[in-house]
Amino acid sequence: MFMLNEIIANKRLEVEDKKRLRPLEDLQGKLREARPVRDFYHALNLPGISLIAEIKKKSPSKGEFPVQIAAAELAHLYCQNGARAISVLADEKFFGGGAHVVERVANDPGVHLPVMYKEFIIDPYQIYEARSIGADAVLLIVRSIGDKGTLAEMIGTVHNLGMQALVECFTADDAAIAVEAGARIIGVNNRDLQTFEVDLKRSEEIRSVIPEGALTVSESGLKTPADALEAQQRGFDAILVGEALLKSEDLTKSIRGFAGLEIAEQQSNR
Ligand SMILES: O=C(O)c1ccccc1NCC(=O)[C@H](O)[C@H](O)COP(=O)(O)O
Repeated sequence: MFMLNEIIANKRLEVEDKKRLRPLEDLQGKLREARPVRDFYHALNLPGISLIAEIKKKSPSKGEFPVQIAAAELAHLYCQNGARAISVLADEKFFGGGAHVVERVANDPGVHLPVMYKEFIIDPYQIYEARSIGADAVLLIVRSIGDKGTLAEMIGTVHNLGMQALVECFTADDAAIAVEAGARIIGVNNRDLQTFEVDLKRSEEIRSVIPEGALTVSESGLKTPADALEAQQRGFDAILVGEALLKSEDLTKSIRGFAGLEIAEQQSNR
């Protein structure tokens, strides 16, 4: 997990800087002013496959994305074309995002969907930051957090603030830790973060150890609406898609395709 280790080492430095500039007590004082929480769990827990559409400028595996649209405008397109939630990268160095980008999208009057603060969370400070800027959900990566007790505490903090956590796993062992720590929404990352290889089938094995009752998300490397359909057939409730949307030549069609709207239209025209 070389890449993940590098990202986490950098994140530790960034969080220490943030704490110096703005102590936790300051953030906590701002929580009452944050916009009300939109329900991420209920947004995903609907019939059909739920699309969590991602906003990022670049990624370690794919470099810069060609999309020229500003984050808020992209979010509007996601809202208007069938996505059920939006994931916004808060990491600046590796993904070209930032807390200010999450804040802009989450507080935009044209955005009605729940917004996830997609960050490499290693410290509860980041969870308070997410809520103070208006986010509705956060990503917690089992590997980045380390032990089950700390993960359970972080999930507790997220829930106490009214938000939801998408808890990300790479292996069946990670998934067992997530379940025991009280995760309600569990994501399986299809991308190996050492080799960047994607294997959509791997997620099927991991899916099978997650009990009914938790919502499941297939993350990374989905290329076409057919992959979305396959994820649904494997028992996933939702998909997290970035690259395939951000590289698409017809963004509207692509969002609608992953959201399952194109199939629904074809069926109703028969
Ligand atoms: O995407 C990467 O290169 C990456 C590298 C190291 C850590 C995390 C990484 N991706 C984070 C993600 O979770 C993806 O942004 C997300 O699942 C969407 O994936 P995709 O549809 O393949 O852009």
